[in-house]
Amino acid sequence: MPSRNSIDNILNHPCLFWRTHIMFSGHQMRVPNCVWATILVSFLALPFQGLAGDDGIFTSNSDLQGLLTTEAELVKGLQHYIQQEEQKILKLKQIAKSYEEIQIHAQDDKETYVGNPLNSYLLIKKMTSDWTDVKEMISANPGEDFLQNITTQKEVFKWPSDQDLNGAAVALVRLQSTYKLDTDDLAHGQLNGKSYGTKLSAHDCFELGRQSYNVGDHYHSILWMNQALKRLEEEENKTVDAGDVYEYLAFSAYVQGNIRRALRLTNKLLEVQPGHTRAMGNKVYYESTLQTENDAKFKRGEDGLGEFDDPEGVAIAEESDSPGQKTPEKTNYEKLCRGENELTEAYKAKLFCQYTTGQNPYLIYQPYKEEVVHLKPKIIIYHEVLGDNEINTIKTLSTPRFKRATVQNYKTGELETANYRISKTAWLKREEHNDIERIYQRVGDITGLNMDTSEELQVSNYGMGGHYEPHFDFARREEEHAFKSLGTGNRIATWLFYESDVDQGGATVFPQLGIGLWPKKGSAVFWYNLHRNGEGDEMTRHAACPVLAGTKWVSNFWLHERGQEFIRPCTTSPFE
Ligand SMILES: O=C(O)CCC(=O)C(=O)O
Ligand SMILES: [Fe+2]
Repeated sequence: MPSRNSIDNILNHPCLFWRTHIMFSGHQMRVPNCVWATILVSFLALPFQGLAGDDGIFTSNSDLQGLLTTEAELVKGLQHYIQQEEQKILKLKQIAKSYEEIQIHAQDDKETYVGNPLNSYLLIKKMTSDWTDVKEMISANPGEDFLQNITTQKEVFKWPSDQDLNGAAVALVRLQSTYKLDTDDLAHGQLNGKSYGTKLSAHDCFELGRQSYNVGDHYHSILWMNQALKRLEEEENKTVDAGDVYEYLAFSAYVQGNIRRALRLTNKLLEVQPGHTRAMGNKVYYESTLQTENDAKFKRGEDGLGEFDDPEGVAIAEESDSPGQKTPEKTNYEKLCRGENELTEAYKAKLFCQYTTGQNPYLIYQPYKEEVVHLKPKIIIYHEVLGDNEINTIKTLSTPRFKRATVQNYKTGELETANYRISKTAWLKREEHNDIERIYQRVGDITGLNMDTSEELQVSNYGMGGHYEPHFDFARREEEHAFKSLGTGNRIATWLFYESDVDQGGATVFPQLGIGLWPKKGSAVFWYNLHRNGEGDEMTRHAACPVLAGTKWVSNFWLHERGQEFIRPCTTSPFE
């Protein structure tokens, strides 16, 4: 799957020409993309307003950054603990030496040695008062203090749980499955041919296999356990016991119904760990099961070796051992996530790019770049509609630091906790307030829609594997009370800002339409969720693909029906 950046996006775009729209002459003219900038600069003598400028688990990139802070504390603590232990050992060595010296001096003539009253005194002192000190030193346990400290820190700093580890492993395996990543490549730090430097040890692979096994995903469990064996061959300092790997592989083979293979893998386990009690028990069980099977076959006059013959004895991953069948929608979603676009060349030829002055004549001086990526329903990308400063403001207002701060709502005077929804009415710094105001204004100018009934700006930060399964943004008939409390009707339209480029993955895809859109920092996607008759448009079903590498920031404006009656008048036709 290709990673997209702005240049790629332009070069690969099906529309080679940007269409200028009623800007100068009242008719549309087609100009090549590169010429377009020149026209603006030289004729308008105004620079184009390109603007100045992620389940209780660690799925958001900022959560994961919090973990790095915890790890830094852990490193400091560990170093302090090691220093204390080293000092202790040093002191004990000195003491042992002083005891040894007595032995050396007394060696030649014990009688003379103890005849010296000072020596006798020191000998007794060494074994009483001094020994008490030594005993204390030995039983002092800086390790316990260190661990106690860590326990206290867990309350202050973020600390992942076993559940988080499972979540992270499942997320990694989901990425592998969605993007069809090769296990060998992944273990060598390669994501879609791009090297990220981080390599997995045999134990890292084993843990992925173990976590997959625990969620019943034998396909990935076998892939990763086999990978662990491969890594083990290359490792000088073995990070995992081969026997442990064989044990999991044998279990998976048993679950696959292949007892012969389970037996062979158990034998391999017994080769490296001959006294393994559980393996010895399983071996007896597998052998007797096979014997019974063979006896039955013999009685029926069949050959002893049947479909489960497994001369190689290696564990083979079979995709059918992945839990849960993929729905056609899921299969299509994953395909689009990988960039396997479904649009025909004929359809692509109908798509176009144009400048738009939106619904505000003022925008004649600063038209926006509009790219139509689907015709019905119309899905539009607006390029360069958010500046870096504005993006920084949005991110600042939605980070955990800000979330914890209490802010005052100037309308109600109440103190409230700011969360990932940025309220226009919250107490913000003047510049922040201006930025947010301007953003609302701009979306209103471009779409012509009344922003007063928009929900607050919803900010999402997707981390590793962060995704959003296929969904509609509008409330369906059966959930008609969904937006009742807002009193503003259903979500008529969605405006989705991209506030970061994503290194790999993280596309917004529309499985019904067969299109995938790659986040580009500063651009936005817009579409109507409802037909003009108020019915939800089922074709707008969409999803956010898992982030494969990097981080993804997006913000939504969900615009509601009330207040748009004259802007987007209703019709009774179900087709508009
Ligand atoms: O992140 C995306 O690409 C889509 C997000 C989305 O669909 C939503 O927040 O409703
Ligand atoms: Fe959505």
